[in-house]
Order: sequence, then structure tokens, then C-alpha cells
Amino acid sequence: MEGLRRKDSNIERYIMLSALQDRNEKLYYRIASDYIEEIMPIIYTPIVGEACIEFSHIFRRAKGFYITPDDKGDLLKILDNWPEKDIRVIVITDGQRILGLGDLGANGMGIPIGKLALYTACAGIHPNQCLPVMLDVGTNNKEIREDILYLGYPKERIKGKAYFELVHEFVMAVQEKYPNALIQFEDFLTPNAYALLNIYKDKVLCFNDDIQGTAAVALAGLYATTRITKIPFPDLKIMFLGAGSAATGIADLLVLALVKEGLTKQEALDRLWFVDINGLVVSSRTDLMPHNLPYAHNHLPSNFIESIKTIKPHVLIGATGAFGAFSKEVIAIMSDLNERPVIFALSNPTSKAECTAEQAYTWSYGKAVFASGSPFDMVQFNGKEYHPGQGNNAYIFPGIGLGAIVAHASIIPDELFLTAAKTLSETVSDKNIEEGAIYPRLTEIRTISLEVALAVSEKAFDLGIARIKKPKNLRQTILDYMYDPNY
Ligand SMILES: O=C([O-])CC(=O)C(=O)O
Ligand SMILES: [Mg+2]
Repeated sequence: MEGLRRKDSNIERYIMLSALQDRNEKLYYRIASDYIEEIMPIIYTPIVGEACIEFSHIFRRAKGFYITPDDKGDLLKILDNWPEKDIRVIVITDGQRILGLGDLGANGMGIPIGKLALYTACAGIHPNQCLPVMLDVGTNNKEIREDILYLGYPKERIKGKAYFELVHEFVMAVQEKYPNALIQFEDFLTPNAYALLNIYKDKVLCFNDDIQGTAAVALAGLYATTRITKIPFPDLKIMFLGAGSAATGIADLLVLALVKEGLTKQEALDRLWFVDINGLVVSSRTDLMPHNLPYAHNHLPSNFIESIKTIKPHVLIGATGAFGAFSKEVIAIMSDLNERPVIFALSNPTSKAECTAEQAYTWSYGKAVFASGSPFDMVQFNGKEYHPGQGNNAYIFPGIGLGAIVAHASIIPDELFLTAAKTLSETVSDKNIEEGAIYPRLTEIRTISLEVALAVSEKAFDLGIARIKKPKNLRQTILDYMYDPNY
């Protein structure tokens, strides 16, 4: 840790940790577990974003599996080259929407590597059972493609039929080679993310973290805000800025959660409002994508500020990838409307956050209940300390994966994300709430993942999607499975 701390920059720390992962895996996971609050922002959001931008330039050794269009027809054979035979979690990206950074092509491999490191550090999935995959189908980012050090397939992206056939061949090859493996789709462009999820979610063990994982983390945070605002969960009126996969993913899970609380589907939809780059999402618009249609209201078109003033949401959720989208005016209006305005600035990395924690607290005169996707430090304002929550996907996906693995689940229905969100929100202590934080400390992450995994696997057995007989002591079975990074 002393060696790590003496480095001048976080990207150097990333390189050092990546080298340690190659050289002494157990030590890497030991320090990742022991110093999780310090290490996580380096190996994952936000520094992993910087690492992806520079990936070809800081490359030391390959970690993971690359697929190009030239491999079509051979994927089953090529998978034989992977030395491990018992893969349990695969994180796959095509690099087209890396965090909020856009198309980074094969440089996006930093994301599967980082997410899988968290599967091990946070939920004890054995590192040998993790497989990072880059679906290297080209990049439309000319600057990256023409970079002399670029390691990816140096062509424009394939799309349409050729693209979906390649993904399908991979998914089918996994079913044959690694029938117990969970496939996590990560950082795909929204239309592809939804298309792939809709094709595979009822057929194979898979989920999309940007749609479903983010949704569960946000939902858990929303449950926790009600302990501060005292507004009952079914009464919440929520406005989203951004209508991409993260935002509609959250809304889709919210509808499920609200219907469980006794609302009709229509009543649930009525509470959720979207604003995107073209203004309020209303039914008269002709530019909406299929995943936006259920949320298009019969309402006059209006811009963001006007929409806040007329609709008067309790909660504002930003998933835009646009830094500064929550201006001083936006926060001020929310604070006029609400005693405790709830502000979620979920875009990643930090450079894309809709506002910073400091802005949210100062512009709301300390009233905001704030959470972000990327971590922010504690803020001092008017002599008081404010502890921003990080709606970190790592609270959910490692536990979901662990639960699914232990139950040998065949699929991951949305119901499991609801269970995971409820479980996570129950781990938020009164002390967290007193400090204004709506998520627990990351130092608790292994226990949180265990609780999430336990609840998720219980649910999988209840739903009849587990492929094994239920063990007598599920908690012990999970504990026995977990990789221990101790010597
Ligand atoms: O990586 C994160 O923290 C959340 C995420 O999946 C994304 O922003 O794409
Ligand atoms: Mg992601």
C-alpha cells in the first residue's frame, strides 16, 4: 500500500495494481478486500474510465478473451484455448458505450476486467472462474482506430445481422462449454443492450448490468431516501433526465416495485417522467425509441426547467452522460419544491456526473439527499458534514452473481433484482441515514454481497429456477463457496 500511495497519479496506481494482479493474484485480492474504499475507485469507476481511454498505451499483458468478426464459425474451438474449464461468470462488452465515455472499441476491455475483479473482491467468486470477454467488432471512433498502438480490430463496427449472429454464436458456445456460467452484458449501446437482453433474458443465465444492475442500486437508494424525506415510496414522483438504458432500466424496475406495493401499472407509469435532449418525453413526439414509449405522457411538450416546475418531482435522476446537466437553477428549483429534494447524479465517471456532491449540497443549502454513480468525498458546508452516497453497481451485481451461481439458476428474472434492491436497502443503518448517506459503507461490501446472494438464491429456489436441490444451510453453502484471499 505504501508503494501504491507513493505513485503520482491514479493511472499509475491502476497500472501498478494491474501488474500485481498478474504477478500475485492473491495479494491483489487481499489488498482489494482490505482497502476496498481506496482500491475500488482505481480498479473500477472512475479511474477504470481513464484506463480504458489509454488502454492501448498502458497495456502490459492480455487478460481475457477477444472475439473478432474473423472468428465467426470458430468460437467453440477458440474457447478451448482458454485454460480454465469451470467458468462461472463472464462479463462481455463490445466497447460501444464505455461508462459515459462513448465508443472506445477494444480499449473497453478494462471494463470486463474491472467488473470481474469486483466479483472476486466483493463477493468471493474465484478469480479462475471469471472470464472477461471483448466482442471486438470494430470501432467507429476514428481517433482510436487510427491510433498506432490500438490493439483492437482496426475497422468500422459490424452491425445488424452480422453483429447479432456473432453474439449468438458466442452465447451458444458458452452454453455448451460453460453451462454454469452467468453472462453479464456490460456497456453496450442502448439499442443493442435492449435487443440482446430481450433475446436472451428468458433463455440463458444472463443480465445487463447497465439496465438491471443500475436499476437495483437506484431502487435500493430510493427506498432508503424515504427514511429521510418521509415520503412513502408509492407516493414518489420521479423525473429522469436522460432516456437511455440506465434511466429506463431504473423506471422498468420501479414499475415492478410500485405494482408490488399495490399500484396499478398505469398508476406506476404516471409517477415516472422522462426528459431527454429533446425535452419532456410526451406521446406526440415521433423520435422515441421502443423502450421510451411506455413512459410517454399525454402532456404538452416542454423543456427540462419548465417540466420540473409543472410536474414538481420529489426525485431527480440523472443518467445523461452530460456533466453539469443539473445546473444551479435546477437544484434551486428542486429545493424550492421540496423540503428534502432527492438528487441522483448517476452518470459515470466523475467527469460526466450531472453535478458534484458539493454543488448539490451548496446549491440546495444543505437540503439535498444526494447520491452519485461515481464516488465523491464528504462535503463540509456551513460547518456541517454531508456524506454523499455512491449508487455503486458493485453493491448489487457481485451478490446477484454469487446468488445465481450457488443456486445454479437457469435465468435471472427481474424479480431477483427487486429482491436484491430490497436486501441492499435493508443493510443501510440508522447511522448511515443520520449522516445523510443512503447506501452502506463499502467496507461492508463482502457482508452485503453475502446477504444479497442469500436473498437472491432463496428467491431462485422459490421461483423454481434453481437447477440443484436446495442445500440445507444455504448461508453456509455460500460461505463455503467464497474465495478467501487470505494466506
Ligand atoms: O461502472 C459503473 O460504475 C456503472 C456502470 O456500469 C456504468 O456506468 O456503465
Ligand atoms: Mg456499465
